[in-house]
Amino acid sequence: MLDIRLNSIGKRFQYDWIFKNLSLEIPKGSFCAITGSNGSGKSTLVKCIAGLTPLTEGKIEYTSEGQNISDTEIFNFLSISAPYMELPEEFTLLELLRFHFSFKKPINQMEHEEMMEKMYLIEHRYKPINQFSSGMKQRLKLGLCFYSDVPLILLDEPSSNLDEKGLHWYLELIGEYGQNKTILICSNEPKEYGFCQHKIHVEDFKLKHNL
Ligand SMILES: Nc1ncnc2c1ncn2[C@@H]1O[C@H](COP(=O)(O)OP(=O)(O)OP(=O)(O)O)[C@@H](O)[C@H]1O
Repeated sequence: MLDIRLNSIGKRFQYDWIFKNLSLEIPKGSFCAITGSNGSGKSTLVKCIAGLTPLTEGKIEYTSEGQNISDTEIFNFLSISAPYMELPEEFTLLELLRFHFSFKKPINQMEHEEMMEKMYLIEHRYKPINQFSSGMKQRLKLGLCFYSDVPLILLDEPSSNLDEKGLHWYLELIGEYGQNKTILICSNEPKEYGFCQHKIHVEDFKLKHNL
């Protein structure tokens, strides 16, 4: 399990502070929603936590099983699903699973066949990803996250492009594979994050500092 401590972190693009003086602890095994209006900085915060975007100030500490994890190692401990994380479109589904799980350990030694069954994509195993519908791609992104044996899952707009059945499937994934993991969810849709015990409202760390 992994916990995250945000120590007075801030991010600025040019002269615009997206958030500043953000300090809090996201305890291990907790579910945390990152909320805020469009353009408020939810994705920017999650990218900083994932190590994809550098902070302007402050520090993020990650601890797993009593060990400190450095910024450069954190990517090995997390999976991320986000609209801006592209899938390799020229791969078939099976090729993508083989590729992804050559880097990440599958949860419970799950086989690729079982993953494809669970994502309702088994009949598309030889289809290139660029021929997938947007809902199929979203199920695939979420499956890659939850079937990876990592302690931290970052989800940006997890139910985008999913229909009602897909939303239900996503909530089942959380229940079945989200236990003992730290999960951060960027969203403005309560149906995607209603079960979260913690919330970070990005605007609370923005407006007062830009006045
Ligand atoms: N690379 C960048 N360079 C400059 N400004 C950026 C960059 N990335 C994001 N921004 C700005 O940072 C602000 C926050 O963007 P961000 O995508 O984090 O918001 P968000 O809360 O995730 O929005 P949405 O709900 O629309 O997805 C916006 O004003 C955006 O234009």
